[in-house]
Amino acid sequence: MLINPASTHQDDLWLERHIVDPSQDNRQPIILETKQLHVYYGDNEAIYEGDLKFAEHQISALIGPSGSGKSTFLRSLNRMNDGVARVAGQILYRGVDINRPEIDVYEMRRRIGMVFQRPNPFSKSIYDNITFALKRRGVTDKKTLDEVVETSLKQAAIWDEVKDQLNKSALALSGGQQQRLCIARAIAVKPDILLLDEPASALDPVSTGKLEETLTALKSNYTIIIVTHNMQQAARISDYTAFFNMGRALEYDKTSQIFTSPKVQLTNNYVAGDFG
Ligand SMILES: Nc1ncnc2c1ncn2[C@@H]1O[C@H](COP(=O)(O)OP(=O)(O)OP(=O)(O)O)[C@@H](O)[C@H]1O
Repeated sequence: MLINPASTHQDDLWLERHIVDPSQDNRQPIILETKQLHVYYGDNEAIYEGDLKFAEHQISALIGPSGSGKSTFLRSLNRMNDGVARVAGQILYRGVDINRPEIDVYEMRRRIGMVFQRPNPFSKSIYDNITFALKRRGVTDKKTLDEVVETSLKQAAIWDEVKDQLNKSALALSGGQQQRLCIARAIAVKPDILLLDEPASALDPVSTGKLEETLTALKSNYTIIIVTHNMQQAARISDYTAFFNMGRALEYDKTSQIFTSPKVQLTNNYVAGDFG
């Protein structure tokens, strides 16, 4: 039998769910949607009620206790779990199921990029980190590459710190700079959506602040979905928040609503710090 540490032994708590459609609230079109999503690691069903819709140019935070399925959900959104987990149901990016056999996974990941928990720059120069994917796609024109480097680093709010040392190894940057470089690398290929899995968890408060400013500024060009353990961070930067518990998205609403008057009791318990 499953024991839910979050429950207060009231069975009806298990049934409560409140999921909004953000396109109704803000009139932005839906860019990504999960339908009847189930994700399995072998026999372990890590996600079994995870249907959410994400509107364009919004930041959505995924919160919930450890093991609730946030990373699994996020990683499914650009097939980072291929070969690790089995996915059933649909993940619709602009209406197209990304798990269809004919999908070019490389191209899909160009449009739905991911930034990981720990900064993972290549052991190359700052310049080469940004241009790596473009060069692989056959872009060789130096002027074009220079422009992409400058634009991406500016958008990721790290240009001023590195513009005079683009040939320096990316590994010589601080952790916070490396993470913003990884964001620059992700946006250099012009994605639509950025997925971030606890991108600030390895950063100090100053770097975290800079990263949050960067994400907030990026919202005008990108749709952002971020897993975070830090509820203040979710409250500061996101427009919508989804609360996950034991493989289910239990509540999804405007962030202001989730943190002031959630409709689901377990969400309330979690944001009040009663468990997690
Ligand atoms: N690679 C894997 N292989 C097998 N099981 C996994 C794997 N990754 C996650 N799981 C399981 O899937 C469930 C959800 O884990 P997941 O990492 O998605 O949760 P989470 O909410 O992101 O947790 P955390 O906040 O601790 O990162 C857990 O039961 C976990 O043990």
